[in-house]
Amino acid sequence: MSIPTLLLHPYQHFLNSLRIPSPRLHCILHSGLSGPPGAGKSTFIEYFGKMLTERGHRLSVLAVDPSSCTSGGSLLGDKTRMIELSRDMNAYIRPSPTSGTLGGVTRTTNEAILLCEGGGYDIILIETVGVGQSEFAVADMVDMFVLLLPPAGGDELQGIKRGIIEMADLVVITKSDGDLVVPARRIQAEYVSALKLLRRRSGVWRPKVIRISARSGEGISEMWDAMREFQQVMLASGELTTKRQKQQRVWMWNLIQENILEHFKTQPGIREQIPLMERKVLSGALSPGLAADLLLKAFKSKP
Ligand SMILES: Nc1nc2c(ncn2[C@@H]2O[C@H](COP(=O)(O)OP(=O)(O)OP(=O)(O)O)[C@@H](O)[C@H]2O)c(=O)[nH]1
Repeated sequence: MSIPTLLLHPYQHFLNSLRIPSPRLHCILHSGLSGPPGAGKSTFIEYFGKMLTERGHRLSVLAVDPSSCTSGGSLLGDKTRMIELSRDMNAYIRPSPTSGTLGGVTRTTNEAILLCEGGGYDIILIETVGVGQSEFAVADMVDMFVLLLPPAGGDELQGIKRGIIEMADLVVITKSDGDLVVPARRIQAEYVSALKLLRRRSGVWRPKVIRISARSGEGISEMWDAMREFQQVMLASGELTTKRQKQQRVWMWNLIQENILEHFKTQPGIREQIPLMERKVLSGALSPGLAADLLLKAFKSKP
């Protein structure tokens, strides 16, 4: 069946025309950057971004802020962040969208990645704050997932889920300067051991743990080397291409799922029955399975 192209929005036609031919793959790197609030993400991006533009790259920083979905606020769009980089002609910083569901926000981010590629940005960083599902969503859109952690122990890192550490291709211990060098070394050693115990996601890449300081600049050039090494190794093995293909499929299905669910929940005749069915399930009058069957049957019988 052919795609009903006439039904696509003109903007979607434009996005479709931006399909990146595979020979260009080698010069574009998407990387997700995540870490708890205060980990030093914006200070790092400012330093790292300037280093990259000085080396002739064009960099785009896209922010995903899950808190904006519920509060309407835009933590990451704050103009005081990355002041110098935002003035750099070879850098483009897109603040987080200020409203919408996580699905909607991540969809626009996904499409913004395509637009940035089409616009000639060869490095795209997607930044998230380490709370909730957004890091997982972002990890599913990027070539490489980088986790930034401050040199702090236990309590401060409580919000970081074990699952997200498993997603990391690179763990970066930030603020490794002055009095913080010793704790940073200790955390680095802890994560090196922890990563050995985790299931490996790639057959060719073993996640690394690197210490950096955005104040002294130490480790940042090495971190960039590690990112490029990741890309080369993943490209040479074919894993990067496969990963991108899988991501495209996952995104298509995520969007279908989200749309169908929305359609189901808002369908006249179903919408009114949902609260009633929920109450019956809560009171034990109906089993969840039976309630779902009844609602789905009613939905399917709609013209
Ligand atoms: N010593 C030291 N402090 C740093 C370094 N990088 C950031 N900081 C400090 O850590 C604090 C948090 O840094 P940010 O860059 O704002 O952290 P963030 O992760 O972007 O924080 P959110 O905006 O809350 O998500 C600031 O006071 C920075 O000055 C570093 O390399 N060394």
